[in-house]
Amino acid sequence: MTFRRVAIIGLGLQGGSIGLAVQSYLPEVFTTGTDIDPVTRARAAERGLVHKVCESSAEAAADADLIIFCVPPGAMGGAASEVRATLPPGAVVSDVGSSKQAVAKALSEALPGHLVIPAHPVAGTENSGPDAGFAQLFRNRWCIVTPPAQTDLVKLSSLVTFWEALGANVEIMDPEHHDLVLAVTSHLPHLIAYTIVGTASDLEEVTRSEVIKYSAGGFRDFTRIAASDPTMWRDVFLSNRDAVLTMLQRFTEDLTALQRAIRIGDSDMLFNHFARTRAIRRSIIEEGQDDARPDFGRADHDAATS
Ligand SMILES: NC(=O)C1=CN([C@@H]2O[C@H](COP(=O)(O)OP(=O)(O)OC[C@H]3O[C@@H](n4cnc5c(N)ncnc54)[C@H](O)[C@@H]3O)[C@@H](O)[C@H]2O)C=CC1
Ligand SMILES: O=C(O)C(=O)Cc1ccc(O)cc1
Repeated sequence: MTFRRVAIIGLGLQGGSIGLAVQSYLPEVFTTGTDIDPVTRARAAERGLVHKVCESSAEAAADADLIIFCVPPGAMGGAASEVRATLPPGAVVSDVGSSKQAVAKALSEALPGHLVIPAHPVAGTENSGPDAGFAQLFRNRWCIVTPPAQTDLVKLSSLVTFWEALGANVEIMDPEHHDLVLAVTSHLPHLIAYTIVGTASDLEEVTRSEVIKYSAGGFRDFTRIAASDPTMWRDVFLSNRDAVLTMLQRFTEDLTALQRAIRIGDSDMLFNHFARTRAIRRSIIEEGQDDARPDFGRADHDAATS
């Protein structure tokens, strides 16, 4: 089966990008969408993020054969319960949440009897809201799909095909494994960025203007990540608490080892560690998974919105 009517709940970076990507790459599909924020709904209509911006989730969901929740992880359950009365029984329920076990549970509990196939496009930016989305966001990015056991294989394959049409490379993964992997590759790096930027701005002997003036170094990269949406990231840490705490424990031990190497002057340890991490960065670039492409897709986006 192919999806004919896709409802998008939440028209920020992810929802807006899906809406634009569907219109670009799946022109036969009709999109409806809504957002809890009336200002966002108005802007979504101006930008044409979906074919029809609805006043409520219930209205957007009616007649959908795929509904994708694109709200912060902590808002998934509440948003899903709003479509209980109107969502057609055979519709596939999916989402784009950055954590998967807690979100899958919230969606399944809110929509009993519906097939929930969670997904996570590992594609994003530090920007949020209805102006942040662009059709190319998912191109050549991974989308991790975490189906429950005994999923309807036809519907699973339709969802995979949908994401591939948007340009993503799809990987099927166990939700628990997803949460552990993303805790170290995405959630912990964000926590570190939030910490270092906060620490630098708290230092009394370093003025705020100096932090800005000399931020051309590594600090600047951290400030981009630390500019990410506070609501979303609060929810990511709370919804993937156990995996994040596990990885944070490992990280703290490794940081303490480096701290000790600096204190005792263990130059070999420091050099060998940095040489190993440099090799990891180079292998990421060789595999074409370099995320350090700040203009990727945005030239089109900027041209479209200027
Ligand atoms: N920002 C990123 O780079 C990525 C985010 N994600 C996930 O995507 C989801 C959405 O994130 P973004 O699009 O970045 O956030 P966003 O802040 O740009 O958009 C979220 C939208 O949801 C709306 N919303 C909140 N509660 C709602 C409700 N009950 N009903 C309808 N609309 C509601 C908000 O008003 C907002 O416009 C999150 O679960 C996040 O974990 C996944 C991959 C990357
Ligand atoms: O902007 C960045 O560097 C990101 O890391 C974007 C991002 C944020 C959250 C996700 O779940 C996936 C990707």
